[in-house]
Amino acid sequence: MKGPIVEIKNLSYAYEDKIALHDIHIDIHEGAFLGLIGPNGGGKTTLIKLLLGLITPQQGSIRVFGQDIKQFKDANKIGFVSQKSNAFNRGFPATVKEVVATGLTAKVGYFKFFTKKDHQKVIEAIETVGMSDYINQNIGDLSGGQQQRIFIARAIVSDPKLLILDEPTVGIDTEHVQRFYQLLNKLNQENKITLLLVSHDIGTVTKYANGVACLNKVMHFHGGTNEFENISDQQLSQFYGHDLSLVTHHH
Ligand SMILES: Nc1ncnc2c1ncn2[C@@H]1O[C@H](COP(=O)(O)OP(=O)(O)OP(=O)(O)O)[C@@H](O)[C@H]1O
Repeated sequence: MKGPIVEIKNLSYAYEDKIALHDIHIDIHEGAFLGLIGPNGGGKTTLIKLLLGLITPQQGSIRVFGQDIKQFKDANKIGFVSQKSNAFNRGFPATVKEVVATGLTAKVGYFKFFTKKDHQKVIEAIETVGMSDYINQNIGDLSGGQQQRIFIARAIVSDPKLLILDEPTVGIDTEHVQRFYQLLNKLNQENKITLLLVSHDIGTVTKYANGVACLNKVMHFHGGTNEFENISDQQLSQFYGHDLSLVTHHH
């Protein structure tokens, strides 16, 4: 499609009298990998909730795939992976294949209506995240990083055009975090999925994303990663409201 797939204009949102977002503008173009950063309480989760249609804009507008969010019904176009996904206990009695298949239930309703094609999609999604060897294992027996890959597979099985990830690497060890971001790059470059990644890790965002949005009630910065890297520590600290320095991971 021409134009941005997400177009946010003059968006404000308050919880009772507490302003969480003030006059926000964001454009996300097809194929982008946008990192959304900002301090705790800066409004990132509120913005995601608005994008997922869980809460309604009080002022301003959100258009997704050319349609006002209030009318938008095509839930399959947007996938979501949260930090809380990573919470299955050891021995939880569902296999990887079953968990990924739940990503299709929004479309087919019940498991019994799954077609052969649906099963194929489940298998392909598991392949995409590199977890084919674990297809019949219980999700609870996998590590946090492996579980999070399975939640990516569940989110992409319905072929979303936009994937939103809210702090997906919380609780994952450093080595697996790097592999996780490589997977996101692959989804972006090869599977052509547009990504919106909420992260506290500025260094990682600048390494993998191609755009950055820095939110602290107001949008302090929205532009390319290269441009973001030229921002001084002092300016960044002002955005965050405390001392901070940008540690860049080089490619
Ligand atoms: N349900 C709610 N009721 C009242 N205030 C809320 C609610 N949810 C969030 N807030 C407030 O809105 C502001 C923005 O919160 P939000 O969770 O969107 O920030 P965040 O950037 O996601 O923070 P974090 O990085 O800590 O997850 C905060 O001041 C928070 O206390």
